[in-house]
Amino acid sequence: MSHLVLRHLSKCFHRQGIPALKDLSLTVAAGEIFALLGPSGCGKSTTLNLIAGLLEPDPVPYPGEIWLDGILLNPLPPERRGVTLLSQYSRLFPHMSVGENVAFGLKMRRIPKAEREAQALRMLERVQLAGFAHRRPAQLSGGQAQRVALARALVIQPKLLLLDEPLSALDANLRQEMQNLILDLQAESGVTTVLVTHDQAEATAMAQRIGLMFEGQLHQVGSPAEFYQQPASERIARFFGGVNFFDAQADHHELWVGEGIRLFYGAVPQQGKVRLTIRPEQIQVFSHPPTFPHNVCRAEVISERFTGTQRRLTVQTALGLLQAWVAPHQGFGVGQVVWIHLPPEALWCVEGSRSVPILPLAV
Ligand SMILES: Nc1ncnc2c1ncn2[C@@H]1O[C@H](COP(=O)(O)OP(=O)(O)OP(=O)(O)O)[C@@H](O)[C@H]1O
Repeated sequence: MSHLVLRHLSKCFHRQGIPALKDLSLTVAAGEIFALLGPSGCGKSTTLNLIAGLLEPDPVPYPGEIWLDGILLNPLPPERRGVTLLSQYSRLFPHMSVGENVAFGLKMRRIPKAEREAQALRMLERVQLAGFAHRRPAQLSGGQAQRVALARALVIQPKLLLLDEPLSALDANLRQEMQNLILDLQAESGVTTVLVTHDQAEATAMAQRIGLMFEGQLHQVGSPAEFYQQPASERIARFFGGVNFFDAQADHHELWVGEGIRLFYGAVPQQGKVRLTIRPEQIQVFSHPPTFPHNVCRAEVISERFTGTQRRLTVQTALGLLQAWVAPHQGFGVGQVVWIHLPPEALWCVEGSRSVPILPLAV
């Protein structure tokens, strides 16, 4: 298993233009699945192309370095890096059979014919395409072709697997299947993997850690749970589907919102105006006032939407409109007066480029 270190990677495609990548440094642990996540154009593919050797990092402001297992990759051509890149545009060779496609990398490595055919067949079995070895790529569905491309990428046992939105051309069901297949194969082979995606749900489902990029820079690195529960800024919280943001006034241990409503008693990280966020699934909704005294607010249900796994309520409160997602069996009607509880451990203060928890004090 190999570990990857990126140091000070910068890339500017146009002189005096906006850099696609600005001084990116990152370590990916051996055997880890790491997702580079961010909106279109933030520099994710550029990062992968630098690692794969399809692009060179700029020498300024710092000479960027790419290390794999303690070996500096910069001087090595793509084929000698031990790195395989798979993208939605990875094409199979149309004139070769599926089996020959999978065995191609082994042929390049001069593995004898019988051995490479056996390995290719084993790999095709792993992607559930054992009976397809003699077909041509044109006779495959999109999902099958992508499974063959995955088999071709893994059969050569790369040190590092780079996945550049490999599933984005597939429909939702196939995507899910492929995600599971990639996770299984990755667990079996232990190959260190960097996945590029703009879909936070995909990054959350697949990666042990996520690096979120905006405009060529990493803004937060952490586990999926950290992104949901401890977003480093309002922008990151919004990217992860955060919908509840409101202002409050902090005065000693108290937070005040709206017209003199005391929201909280606890260790408030700063004084004066603070911006708060809470995830919709962490707000609790009651039809009667609960007995506990803090962080409870009267509200009115404005709308209700049933998603199958949740009831998504929009409630009007003194804090403004909030989204509260409750269990499907919790029925609330539009117009109903309810009480919402904002658990202190779920409240986060987001300010500029950092965020701080609000810790409850013993009452
Ligand atoms: N070969 C190139 N020549 C010029 N500009 C480029 C080139 N490749 C990328 N860029 C620019 O660099 C920036 C980052 O592009 P990149 O493809 O890395 O983003 P991305 O995050 O992968 O986006 P997407 O999710 O849309 O693929 C973009 O502004 C893009 O237009």
